[in-house]
Parts: sequence; structure tokens; C-alpha cells
Amino acid sequence: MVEAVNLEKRGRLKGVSFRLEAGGYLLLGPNGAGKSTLLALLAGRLLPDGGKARLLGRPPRDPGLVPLRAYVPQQVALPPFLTVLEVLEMARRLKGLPPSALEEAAERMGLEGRLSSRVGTLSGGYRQRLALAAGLMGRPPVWLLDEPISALDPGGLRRFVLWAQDHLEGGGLLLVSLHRLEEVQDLGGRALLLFRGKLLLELPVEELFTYRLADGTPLSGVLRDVHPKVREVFYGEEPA
Ligand SMILES: Nc1ncnc2c1ncn2[C@@H]1O[C@H](COP(=O)(O)OP(=O)(O)OP(=O)(O)O)[C@@H](O)[C@H]1O
Repeated sequence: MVEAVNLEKRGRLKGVSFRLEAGGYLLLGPNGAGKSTLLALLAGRLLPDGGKARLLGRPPRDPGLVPLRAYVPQQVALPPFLTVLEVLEMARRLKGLPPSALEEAAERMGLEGRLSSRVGTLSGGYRQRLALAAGLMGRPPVWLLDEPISALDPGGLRRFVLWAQDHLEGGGLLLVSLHRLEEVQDLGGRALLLFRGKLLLELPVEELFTYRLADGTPLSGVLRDVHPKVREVFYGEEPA
């Protein structure tokens, strides 16, 4: 469903290749690893300097992908003077969806009581809920999400996880970048570990917690705080 072939962006992504079928994929890696760059390339928001990407067999900028692919970037610029309902209505029209799709998306993210609020008055968490509701509206089969849960409270997070679980059960693909792995491990699936613009490792999420590097260091600890160790083991470099 989503394919990258030697995908490159100068100084940011160094030849990443994979082929992802339906299912959940957690895109992990330290700040600056290239997660946002990779997602923006797959979504057609950035052009690659080399290689290519395909979503459902089509190039990322194919207009036919609009109703088939959701992309929610890390920072979503929503016009502050519009109401929640107006933003959702814009998304609905852009994707050519029926009103029931708007209602479902608002309900999924718990926005029913805030439809008349102006975006500029929303808290950070509600803005993130709105970005998700607008982006995921209409059940597109491919979801590309860049740190979509960073501002969500436990209720918002539960709503997102439930929606994502339904999406996966329905045969969808979810590629999501995040740092707080513990909160989404119910989604299962596979983890893709990016480091310095390269894909280091792909493994089932449950193995992340038990995987050990050659010297016995647990990978989950490495992800949290000992990144030079990753460099040492995977690149053969001395730790800084
Ligand atoms: N517009 C840009 N122009 C040039 N370089 C950029 C630009 N945006 C990001 N970079 C660089 O590209 C690299 C990868 O950044 P990217 O935002 O993709 O990482 P990330 O893994 O998403 O990080 P984070 O976890 O902090 O969100 C970084 O070195 C960053 O400084």
C-alpha cells in the first residue's frame, strides 16, 4: 500500500526503502531523525531529491489520492477565526464526503460540544483533536500521521486509539510517528526505527521492549536516552 524506494532528501533522509502492506507501523527515532521529512515526502508535501514513493500504486501528488490518504502534519495551521464546524465542513467538501462523515469524525474525537467554538479559542489538545477529525474524516485507507498524540489528554488518546484500531481492523494502513511508545502499544504492529535519515531496524512492536543490541543494551532504553549507543552499534562509530 505504501512504498518507498531509495527515498532521499538532501541532509535529511538518506535513501530509505520499504514496502508496507495494510497494518500499523510506528515510526520511531530521536529528534531530527527524519520522521517528519519521510512522512511529508510520502504525503507529497515535499519533493524528494532522489528515489520515489508510491501510495496505493500512485505517486504521492496524484489528486486521486485526496480521499484515499490522510496526512496530519506535526503542526497544523488552522485559521483561528473559523469555527470547529466550519473547519470540519471544509474538510468534508474537499474530500467530497456526505454529512454523516463529518458527524462521525466529530463524534470520534469528542468534538460534538465544541462545534461553534472558534479555532483560536481552542486548547492545544482540542486543536489536535480537530486536526485529527478533519484529516481522518471519511475513512481513507492510508493514514500518515506525524506525532498526532503529543497534546492529547487520556480521553483524547483513548478516542484516537479506538479509531485507529477500527481503521486497522477494517484493513487500513497506519504510519504514525511518535515518541511516547507506551501509550500506543495496544495498536501492536511493527516499529520502524529511523536514525540520522536512515532506516535502522524494522521489528514487531512487542519486540522493542525485549530487543537487545549486540552488547546486551535493551533497545527500549536506547530509544529513550542513549542514542550514541545506536550510532556505535549500527554505524560502527565511537560514541561522542
Ligand atoms: N525545512 C527544512 N530545511 C532544511 N532542513 C530541515 C528542514 N526541516 C527539517 N530539517 C532538518 O532535517 C532533519 C530531519 O528533521 P525532521 O523534522 O524530519 O526530524 P524528526 O525525526 O521528525 O524530528 P522530531 O522528532 O524533532 O520531530 C533535521 O536535521 C532537521 O534539522
